[in-house]
Amino acid sequence: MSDTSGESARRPMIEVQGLHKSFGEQEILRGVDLVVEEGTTCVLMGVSGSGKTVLMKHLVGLLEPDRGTVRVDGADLATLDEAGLDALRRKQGILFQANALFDSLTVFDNVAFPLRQRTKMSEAEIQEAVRKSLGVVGLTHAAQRFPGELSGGMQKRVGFARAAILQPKILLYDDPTAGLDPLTTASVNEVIFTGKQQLGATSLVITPDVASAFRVADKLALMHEGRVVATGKPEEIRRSEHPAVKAFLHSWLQRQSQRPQRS
Ligand SMILES: Nc1ncnc2c1ncn2[C@@H]1O[C@H](COP(=O)(O)OP(=O)(O)OP(=O)(O)O)[C@@H](O)[C@H]1O
Repeated sequence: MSDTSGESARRPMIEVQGLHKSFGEQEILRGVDLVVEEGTTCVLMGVSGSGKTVLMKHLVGLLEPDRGTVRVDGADLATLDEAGLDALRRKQGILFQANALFDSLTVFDNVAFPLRQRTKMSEAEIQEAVRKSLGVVGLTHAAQRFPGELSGGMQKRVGFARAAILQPKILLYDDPTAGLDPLTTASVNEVIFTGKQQLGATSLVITPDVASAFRVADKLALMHEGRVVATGKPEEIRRSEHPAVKAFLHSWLQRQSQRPQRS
């Protein structure tokens, strides 16, 4: 498999090599290789159950490989102790499918939470940082509202502001547009662009939404039968002759054409 994304001159921020993982008899990852270069956005596609989330959990040290290596920002995760893993997680902003916002805290306090937990910043500095972060996602006006009072898309943006507040080098998104309507999906795509442009972050995005994938990716990767079987720029993947890529895109197009048309 060759990397045809044209990004190979950049430093690798995420490097997965020969990653194997089984749960009992079930072999989920069968030798995954994946490189995400610094400052780029890679979208990982694949059918449900193909192991995308399992792969992402290895990147934050929530799962340990049976075999293979995982390097993030130059560090081999297998060599890190708890303090090392903690330091690594500080470089990573994670946005999982559920926003996991604190319902009893205002938007402001949700976004301020990592700063209060993990830094010694003064209250004035926190106010300034949170105001700035909410400005980036267009939610300055919602600072005193509670998550339950916000739309799904707004909650996602709060989740992003909180994930990004410590200015992570790496942003991991697991299915960020799940259950969202097309308009809100578009606003999540904007948020992913924001992470790249304003933070210069390296992003890995898992999404079943192929249209979003093609919009936000510098590089697309397809998981199939426990491996990454193809990587490339969106136009390269679109033209790919790889049978698994063709089948995946064909099945997505078919599902699209069967969806009720919006008037
Ligand atoms: N801790 C675990 N113990 C046992 N099996 C697990 C565990 N975590 C994941 N699996 C199994 O691994 C497989 C891959 O799961 P994973 O969540 O990575 O899929 P996915 O590609 O992210 O799917 P989706 O797109 O539906 O989220 C599934 O069959 C799942 O049941």
